[in-house]
Amino acid sequence: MANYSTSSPSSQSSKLLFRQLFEKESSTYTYLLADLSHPDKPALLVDPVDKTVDRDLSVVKDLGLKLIYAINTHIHADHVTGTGLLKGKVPGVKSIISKASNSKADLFVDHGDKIHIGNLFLEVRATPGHTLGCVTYVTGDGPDQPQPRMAFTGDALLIRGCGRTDFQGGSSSQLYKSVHSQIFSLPKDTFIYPAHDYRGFTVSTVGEEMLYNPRLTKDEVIIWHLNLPYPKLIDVAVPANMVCGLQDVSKDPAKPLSA
Ligand SMILES: N[C@@H](CCC(=O)N[C@@H](CSS)C(=O)NCC(=O)O)C(=O)O
Ligand SMILES: [Fe+2]
Repeated sequence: MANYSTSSPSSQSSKLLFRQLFEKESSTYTYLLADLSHPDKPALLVDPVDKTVDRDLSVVKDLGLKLIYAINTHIHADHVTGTGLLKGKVPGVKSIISKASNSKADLFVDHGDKIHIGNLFLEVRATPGHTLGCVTYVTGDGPDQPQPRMAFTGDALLIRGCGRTDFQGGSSSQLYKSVHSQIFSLPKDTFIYPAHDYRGFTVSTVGEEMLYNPRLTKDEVIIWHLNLPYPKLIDVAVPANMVCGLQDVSKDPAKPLSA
């Protein structure tokens, strides 16, 4: 299991700073996490959007944080990731995505890997089904980690819904299995923070979704057809996101997390 960290953890407990940020054109949530117990206040952004990179960086600056990682839950089809822009604006920021996404980034993660910022860490859980390379990032388990835990589910699990499965290698039966084995197996008070919401929801819990999610509460695998139009930006977003956003990262090739 790879274990990646840029700053040495101390014996101190972590102190989480958490912000949920919203991009309204694609209804995308970006999440900012930092460890205030560490002198550097190291931070990461989950699923940044190109259009709101400057807004996100203004929060990072105002709060005196040091951005270390820009990480994606999957290759987004509806917006261009902000990771490439962030790398250009903040020297030293590393982009992270799953190895299974087959795309470019500085570091790749696999199921079971841990991403550390200071004394905090995120556990990587493979949750394919919306796309082949989808992962859920879950805050660490342990006495020095925030409780209840928090799961950043990307488009695998939305609040009272889930990601569509009609392109990018999607499979509703695989998504059903991923959600049940990797997300519904977490403690019931685990917070669910998705990559999108189209109805104004901001947060849910594992227990709530196990009871009320209409697509995922059946006893057996169901195949659903959402009949949604393709995302407007799909032809721009997917090729751009395969190379970490609009920036050309070919001169700085990706390395496995364990390298
Ligand atoms: N209308 C939007 C795209 C909406 C959409 O398809 N959302 C995806 C997540 S982004 S890949 C999805 O899985 N939706 C599930 C649902 O139930 O809405 C646009 O044109 O960008
Ligand atoms: Fe998606």
